[in-house]
Amino acid sequence: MASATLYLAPPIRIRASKQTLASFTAPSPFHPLYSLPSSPLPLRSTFHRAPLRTKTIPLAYVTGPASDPIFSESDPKIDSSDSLPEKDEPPSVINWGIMWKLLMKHKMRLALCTVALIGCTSCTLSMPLISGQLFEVLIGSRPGSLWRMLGEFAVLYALEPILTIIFVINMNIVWEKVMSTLRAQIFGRILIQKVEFFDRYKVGELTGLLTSDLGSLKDIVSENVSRDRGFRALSEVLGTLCILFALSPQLAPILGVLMLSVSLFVAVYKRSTLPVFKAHGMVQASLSDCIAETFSAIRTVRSFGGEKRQLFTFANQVLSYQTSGIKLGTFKSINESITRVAVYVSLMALYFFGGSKVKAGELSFAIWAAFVGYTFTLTFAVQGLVNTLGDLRGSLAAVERINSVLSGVEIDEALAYGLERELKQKEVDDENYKLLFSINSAERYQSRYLHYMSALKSSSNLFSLAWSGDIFLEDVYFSYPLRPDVEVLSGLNLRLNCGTVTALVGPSGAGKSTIVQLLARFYEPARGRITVAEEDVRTFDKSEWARVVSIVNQEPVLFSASLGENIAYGLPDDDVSRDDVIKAAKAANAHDFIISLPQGYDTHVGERGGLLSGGQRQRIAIARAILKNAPILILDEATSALDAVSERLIQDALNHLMKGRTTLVIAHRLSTVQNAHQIALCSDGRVAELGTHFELLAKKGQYASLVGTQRLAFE
Ligand SMILES: Nc1ncnc2c1ncn2[C@@H]1O[C@H](COP(=O)(O)OP(=O)(O)OP(=O)(O)O)[C@@H](O)[C@H]1O
Repeated sequence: MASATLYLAPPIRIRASKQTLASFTAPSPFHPLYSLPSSPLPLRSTFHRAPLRTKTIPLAYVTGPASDPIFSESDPKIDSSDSLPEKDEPPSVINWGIMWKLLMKHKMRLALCTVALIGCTSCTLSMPLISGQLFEVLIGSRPGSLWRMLGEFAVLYALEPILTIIFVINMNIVWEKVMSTLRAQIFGRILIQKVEFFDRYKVGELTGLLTSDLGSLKDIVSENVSRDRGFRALSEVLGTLCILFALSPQLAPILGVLMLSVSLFVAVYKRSTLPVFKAHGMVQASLSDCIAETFSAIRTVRSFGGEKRQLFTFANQVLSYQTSGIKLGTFKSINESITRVAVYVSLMALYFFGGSKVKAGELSFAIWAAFVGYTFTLTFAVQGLVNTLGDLRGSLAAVERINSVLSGVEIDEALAYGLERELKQKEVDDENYKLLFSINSAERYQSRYLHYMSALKSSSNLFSLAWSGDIFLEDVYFSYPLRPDVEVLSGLNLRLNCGTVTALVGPSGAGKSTIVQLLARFYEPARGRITVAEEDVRTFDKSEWARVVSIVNQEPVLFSASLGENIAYGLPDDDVSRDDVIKAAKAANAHDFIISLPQGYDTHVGERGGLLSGGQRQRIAIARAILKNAPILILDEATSALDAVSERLIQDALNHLMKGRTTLVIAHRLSTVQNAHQIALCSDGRVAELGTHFELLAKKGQYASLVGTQRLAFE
């Protein structure tokens, strides 16, 4: 092997423990030196280019409305006998069935948890009983050995914490595993949404689903496994009530009901004060914001003499903080006292009812003493249970939010089944990995994907078609899904001749970038079609299509990884050798600046490539595109944000990249596209003028006047 270094792509930053990474990452057979895990999933070793080699071309799969005029019933490519299954809503991301399936993967641990829970609750509930007996032994009203009773206590005191540890540790393990799977699945579900989904939801909202909303679901177990919460509290409440009834059927209804209702009342009251605690947190946050804003913008404050204003703003915040702090303190003390009031009321009732029965000889002293213990147990357990139920309500609301965002019908099926097909081709033994991609799509859903797969054209010839055929946007109509009333493209026709450069120019908002988005298949035309060598692009798998199109735009996005890994992202499914990366970097005029950096190709580019200049980022993006070697190239304002030197370097790199490819260039500065084989002037969602620079100048139309305007501006 010429070079031992292989770049593993995609270089995605992962925050995970070493152990997690180890369990997720399968080793490359080529012993990669770049050991950064490429993905949180064990994809690497199993990703190879393996296009389907189907000889016959089966059905065309068409997304979009059934009434699409291009694919009318008379279209020979549609075989109605093999029509697609009815379009159902995708299953919810989180539902009881899925949770049950996930939990059932840990049957043994759950069984152990149940045994441990029963054990530790029994220990806890036995203690008051034995205490009662001990008192009787101590006052001499019961025969028995003190040592034997102490022995019983010793066993209980030893067993209870051990069983508690077993219960808590195992519950945590099960729940953490369930939550990891769920988190990965939700991430996967978001990943396969249509692009308009990402138009609709802000990144922050989606991040919130995966962090705070899922966090709230996670807390329902993680925060409720302690002694006075969750299952433990529930089992203690039920156990105590049973014991009370067993010990004294006459006293239990009165005391049980009284204790329960007092504890419930107190717990509900305490729960109702939660907003006060939250409000205090918010006031504290805005106080911190005020401090951070003032000091981070200290120069601006100084230059405007804004100290007085900042002081007043801060003083206001401090006063609010003070008020909410006093309120909080009051509620805290009330809460603390009211818990004791609940215990005292229950104890008073016990002393009164129980005491009179003991006096009358109807109740033994031991049982009465045990009741004292159970009073405490019941009071605290009921409060814990109410808190857990409150948390559960919050978690259900979070699940509802996740489902409402993700249970729509916006999955990009053309992408999803392509992805599923790729994943199905891999031989992966890791159970977690299989679960990640199977449980989300219930069986019916999977079969739907399989159906689509059979409906796809073979992608093996897509590359040869794209290298040899024209791209044609034929009578394309399009509106963005979020603005369905505004027609951005209305009957656009544009042929990109194979191997030549077409420049797209026109006024702002004319729809140039929209054409790029359609060519990239981020959206589908509402009417009309895009063809490659006369084949409708929708008859190809989207992920295959992504391999034949390279896009370099004004602000290329780099991943938070090394320069080498970012270039290797051009071929995310392959192990890329260092030689190939260097070759691509040289062709993109990026090699010199890369090796001038102390760590060369291993230099980390920072968040979104923030540690590089705009021109350097651009050249890395071009190197990535060169490595990708896709037959169709789209340059969207690729050089508009650069200074003259960078632009020349990048123009050279782009000239290299464009050679022999079907290229679409979007440029505002007309001087950069004069040499294009053809220039299309886009206006009102159509191509209004088409020809070479000189032909269009001779026409004296919109293009000529645009050129005139830019010349004037330049002069
Ligand atoms: N994601 C979107 N959702 C809704 N409308 C959009 C979206 N993107 C663009 N538009 C609208 O579509 C129209 C065409 O936009 P487009 O970006 O294609 O124009 P353009 O010719 O590339 O403009 P410019 O030269 O200024 O980049 C504009 O009116 C724009 O507001």
